[in-house]
Amino acid sequence: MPQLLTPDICVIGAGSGGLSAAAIAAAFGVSVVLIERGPMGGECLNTGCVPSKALLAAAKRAHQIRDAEKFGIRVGNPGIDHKAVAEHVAGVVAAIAPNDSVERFNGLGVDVIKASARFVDPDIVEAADYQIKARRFVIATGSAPLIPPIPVLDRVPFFTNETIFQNTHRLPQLIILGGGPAGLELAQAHKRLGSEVTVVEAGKALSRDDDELRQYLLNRLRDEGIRVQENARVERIEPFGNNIRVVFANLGRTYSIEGTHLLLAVGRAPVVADLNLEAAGIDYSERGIQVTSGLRTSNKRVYAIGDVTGEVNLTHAANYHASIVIKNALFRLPAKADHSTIPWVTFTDPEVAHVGLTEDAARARYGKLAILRWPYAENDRAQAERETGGFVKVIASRRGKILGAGIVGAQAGELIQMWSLAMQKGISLKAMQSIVSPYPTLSEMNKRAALNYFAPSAQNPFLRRIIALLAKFR
Ligand SMILES: Cc1cc2nc3c(=O)[nH]c(=O)nc-3n(C[C@H](O)[C@H](O)[C@H](O)COP(=O)(O)OP(=O)(O)OC[C@H]3O[C@@H](n4cnc5c(N)ncnc54)[C@H](O)[C@@H]3O)c2cc1C
Ligand SMILES: NC(=O)c1ccc[n+]([C@@H]2O[C@H](COP(=O)([O-])OP(=O)(O)OC[C@H]3O[C@@H](n4cnc5c(N)ncnc54)[C@H](O)[C@@H]3O)[C@@H](O)[C@H]2O)c1
Repeated sequence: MPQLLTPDICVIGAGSGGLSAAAIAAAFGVSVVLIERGPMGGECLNTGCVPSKALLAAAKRAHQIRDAEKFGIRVGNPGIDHKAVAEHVAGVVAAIAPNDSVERFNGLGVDVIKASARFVDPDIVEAADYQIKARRFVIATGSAPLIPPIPVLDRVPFFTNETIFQNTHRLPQLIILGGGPAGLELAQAHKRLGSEVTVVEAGKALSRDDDELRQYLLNRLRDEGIRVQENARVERIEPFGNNIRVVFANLGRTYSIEGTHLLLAVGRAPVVADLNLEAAGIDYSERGIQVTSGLRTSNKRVYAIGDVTGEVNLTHAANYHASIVIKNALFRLPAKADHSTIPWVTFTDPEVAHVGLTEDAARARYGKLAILRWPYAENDRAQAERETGGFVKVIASRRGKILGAGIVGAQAGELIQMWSLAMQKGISLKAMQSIVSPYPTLSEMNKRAALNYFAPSAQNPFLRRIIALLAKFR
């Protein structure tokens, strides 16, 4: 007989979303059962954000060594020990893992069950030898790499994000399918660690991003020697001697490229197959579990958060979802998820960061806009660091309401946060331009971009007459 547990909240999946939901609920003294069938921490910790950023960090060091001469420092070509790089990546994951561990969550008062969960009733989930009848359920089962139905793909070996970080060798010629954030980050990491890299993208690379910023990044990646082929409709992938051949069509012509290795980064599929959602009356599609703006599913007892909803596949979005669900489930507050000011960053070098609307989206919605820019080359710190490529771009209404911001350049992911705060709290351009930023910092660029909105007023003849008049009084 399975043992019956009756917690207030049962969370399925211990990735970014599930861990946040469980930790917040437990902090309020609520009884929580958390069910996880794989490694604690989910994708972000084990096969996503953390290992990819650790690999990029290693690659950046190799690049900086090659690039050091412009600072007057001569060091030759770096030797890359791929096994040691893989150990570094695993070491970073291991250093963070205790935060997400069973022990830590037990310490927070959460009961963790290491097993696969499935609904057997609208309010009962089964996992291992337990039946969990909870007041509320939170599904946070995430997403898995999408494997496209491309002919002959089953005859060639390929990596996905679930396997690439275990690689301990140089991949001489890497072909990456998909030019989204995962494809481009891993393209640059491998290029800098000694691979020849070709990215084959069906449409536009980084298509969610502002066109001007994504073009800037693509030019920089191409300057580094990464080939990025856009608008490539892949027709087949086949073995070619010991190598792999990708055949694709572009503008009516057929091309083929060969490589030693293949990585698939063509998007995500929600993980729902084993949950037996039908038994709980939970509606879903191939995009994900359908939720209301309060993240409730078609079963009122059950919420869904993070990647499995197919809304926004980002760790901080999953964390944000968790906070919304806890407000709803514990405090009965009518909290709604607002995705319009969730920032997103691609951690290439240079980084590309956005919040709010891109220029095209804002133009379609608002018509005339004020576009404010400030280049890194006009920032003293960027000059000192020799990081002069890139720019800040702010998209505002003609009346000065901030509609979006994008930054491409060094530390864009850090710099975007001021704009996120401004948009989330309704802070005006006027307030942004009156911030006193420490000198010399890259953040000064944010202020300078905002100041551009007011620059025409310095030429205003009326203001100039007043200044001239005031100058007469000592
Ligand atoms: C290469 C790569 C890099 C990324 N980099 C970033 C980044 O820099 N920044 C960022 O914000 N996002 C990044 N992401 C996206 C980020 O990893 C995801 O958005 C995030 O992990 C989603 O969290 P989640 O909780 O929804 O799901 P997950 O983290 O996938 O967790 C779901 C968990 O549920 C478990 N599970 C599934 N089914 C069951 C079941 N039936 N029973 C029990 N357990 C189950 C799984 O084992 C898993 O542990 C990256 C993704 C990839 C692929
Ligand atoms: N820095 C970050 O925050 C970060 C980094 C990596 C991944 N992620 C998240 O993880 C998720 C997965 O990332 P991703 O880049 O794999 O997915 P994605 O959906 O963002 O991009 C996939 C790309 O593959 C292309 N594509 C689809 N089918 C193709 C085919 N058959 N041939 C060639 N190209 C094809 C698409 O046009 C798209 O540009 C994303 O939602 C992303 O937000 C975030």
